[in-house]
Amino acid sequence: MITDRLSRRYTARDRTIDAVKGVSMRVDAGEIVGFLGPNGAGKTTTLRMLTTLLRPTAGTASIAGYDLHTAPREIRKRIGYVAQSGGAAQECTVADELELQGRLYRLSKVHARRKAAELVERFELGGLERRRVRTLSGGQRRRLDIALGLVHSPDVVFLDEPSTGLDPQSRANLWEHIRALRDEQGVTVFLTTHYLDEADALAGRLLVIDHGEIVAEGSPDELKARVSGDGVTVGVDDADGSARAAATAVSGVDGVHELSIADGTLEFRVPRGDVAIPELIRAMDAAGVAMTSLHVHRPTLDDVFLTLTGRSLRDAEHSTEPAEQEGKEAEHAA
Ligand SMILES: Nc1ncnc2c1ncn2[C@@H]1O[C@H](COP(=O)(O)OP(=O)(O)OP(=O)(O)O)[C@@H](O)[C@H]1O
Repeated sequence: MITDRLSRRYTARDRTIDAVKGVSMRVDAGEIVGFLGPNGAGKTTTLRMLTTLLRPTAGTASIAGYDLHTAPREIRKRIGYVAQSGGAAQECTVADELELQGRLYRLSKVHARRKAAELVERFELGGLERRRVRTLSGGQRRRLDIALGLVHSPDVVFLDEPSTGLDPQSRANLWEHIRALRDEQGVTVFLTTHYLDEADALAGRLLVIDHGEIVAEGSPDELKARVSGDGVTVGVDDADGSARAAATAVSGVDGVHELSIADGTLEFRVPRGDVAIPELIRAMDAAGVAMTSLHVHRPTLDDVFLTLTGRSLRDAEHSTEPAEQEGKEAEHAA
């Protein structure tokens, strides 16, 4: 899959929103690529363009070997799309839903039934075939959603926030299934997420999007290596203004950078946390500062995001900007 300056502008009443601004990317066959960004960054909009559900306002893309503008029908035959809300009908049974989906993709009755049985097996839905969708647990439901996206054996599958709302065990289980798709069937997986742990656990390569633009690209480890050094957090008893004295002491230690103080907590980076700790403790002791805690952590994807954008992805997760729905225009699906 290749995109070249793919863009989408929404026109809602009297204002325009450039939700996606010239996204260029390449995804090779058999990759699991994570599309990571905070709420409102443009992930879903990009995904809907790549899956032919929304027309780009500029740019081009080739998906599963076909041009997005001229051959959306061919693309749709070769891709699977699992939306955030899933697609299964509540009152249908699991088996009926899978078979019906197969029939919609013009599989013969026998083939649809065989495919449904195969997917039930693959996604651990055995024994649930006669259950109504609404009675499934969150994890079972999510596995069914993904199975429905695979009925026609697509080359590329797009997953929008696959594990949102699942408990930790179900998430880990779902990730296993997603990895198996790639490992055992060679399916290319493109998934959006705003969960750092999901991106870290699943994706071989990440594209980080912010305000509609790709701001970084690389494996989780490559991205983490961009953050210069380990993070250190020191708590001090600030009753007598010790935080300032601590900051002065710390800034004399070799390699300390990006130092900030807030509410008696110092945060900074050092090239190597394990090497810096003894010296930091000596410097604090010499300055007569009472430390209440000392914590060193390896760079995380959140640090990467913070370094790249000046904002924490965790903070961004909570400051959800309500999506403007009034501009929902007639979207093409031809
Ligand atoms: N139909 C629409 N009309 C107008 N603006 C829209 C529409 N859909 C999305 N937007 C705006 O475009 C921007 C990108 O939204 P998008 O849903 O693509 O982000 P996202 O990264 O998928 O976020 P989330 O994680 O919340 O799904 C946001 O500012 C959003 O408010």
